[in-house]
Amino acid sequence: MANLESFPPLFRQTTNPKTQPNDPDEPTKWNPDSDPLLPVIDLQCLNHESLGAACKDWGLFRLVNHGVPTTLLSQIQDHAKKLFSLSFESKQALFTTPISYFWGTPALNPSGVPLSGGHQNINRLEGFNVPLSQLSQLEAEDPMLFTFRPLLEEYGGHLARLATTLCEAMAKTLKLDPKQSESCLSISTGLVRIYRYPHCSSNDHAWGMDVHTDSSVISILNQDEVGGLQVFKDDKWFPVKPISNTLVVNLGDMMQAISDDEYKSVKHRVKVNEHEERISICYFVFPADGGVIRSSKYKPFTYSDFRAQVQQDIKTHGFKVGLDRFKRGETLLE
Ligand SMILES: O=C(O)CCC(=O)C(=O)O
Ligand SMILES: [Fe+2]
Repeated sequence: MANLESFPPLFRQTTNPKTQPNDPDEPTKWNPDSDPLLPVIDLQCLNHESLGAACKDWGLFRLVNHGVPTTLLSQIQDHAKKLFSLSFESKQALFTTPISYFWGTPALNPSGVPLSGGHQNINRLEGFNVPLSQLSQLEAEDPMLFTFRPLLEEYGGHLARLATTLCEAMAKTLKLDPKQSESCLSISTGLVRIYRYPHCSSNDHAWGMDVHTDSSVISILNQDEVGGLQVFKDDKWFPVKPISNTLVVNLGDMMQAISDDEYKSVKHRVKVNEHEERISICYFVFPADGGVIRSSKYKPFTYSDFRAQVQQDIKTHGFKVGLDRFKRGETLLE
């Protein structure tokens, strides 16, 4: 059981969260026992047809035979657990650029500072934001950080390989012209978020992460055995139960736009566990800042236009509007 000192003060009460409003749809639309057969993609014998179907129908799939060593997956999980178990104050002090520590919201500005819109719900999570291309700048005097860095570098290398292979295959499946597919992924934008979701015994309405879609091209998740991730399909929520040594890939908004809505940026959320904390490690990758995304459904835009709009919406409305802001022929209220 985690020491409560390591939790951000607001999470130290593990019995009565009251951090989020009730979701009226929740009881009818959620069946915790239903275990859907999520698509499984085997990277060693990549079947483009199955990949295309998974991206269209779900926007999410399990990835097996990915070639990331099992020991690396568990080492990084173990290391993250140790870092999170430090006191809240030490975590705030320990992480300096380029790594940042955050809690209560996953919405950060490009420098890794939490965006506070004032109206957001508090999400029951804390995390470290690691922009991979800046890891060499990390002055890791602390021994725990010193040993974490090479693990993150090795992990980042593997995830960059996975993202490149998958996006190339998706571009082929979508028959994108080579120019468009080139600008759709910039590996140097890769970042890792490491999350801990503190447990909460009355967890009915305690969300580790609210419903959202990712802004990325793709996101690749390494979750521990606790579970809690849910995915939305056909108007229902389904659990994405953990399977060891298997990664979960989900498509983000940029892939939906690049594919002209053929592929889905899938809605998902994280429920906190009643008894145990949960650790997950997510890799996100984006298009190059200045690369223009052209499609028939959206006005031409760059990822930096998109990011700026998301940040603006979070500040003014407390939530992300997302791709709807860029649809052709639509004028949304400011
Ligand atoms: O922790 C997870 O399982 C999911 C995290 C997530 O959805 C995100 O960071 O966007
Ligand atoms: Fe997400």
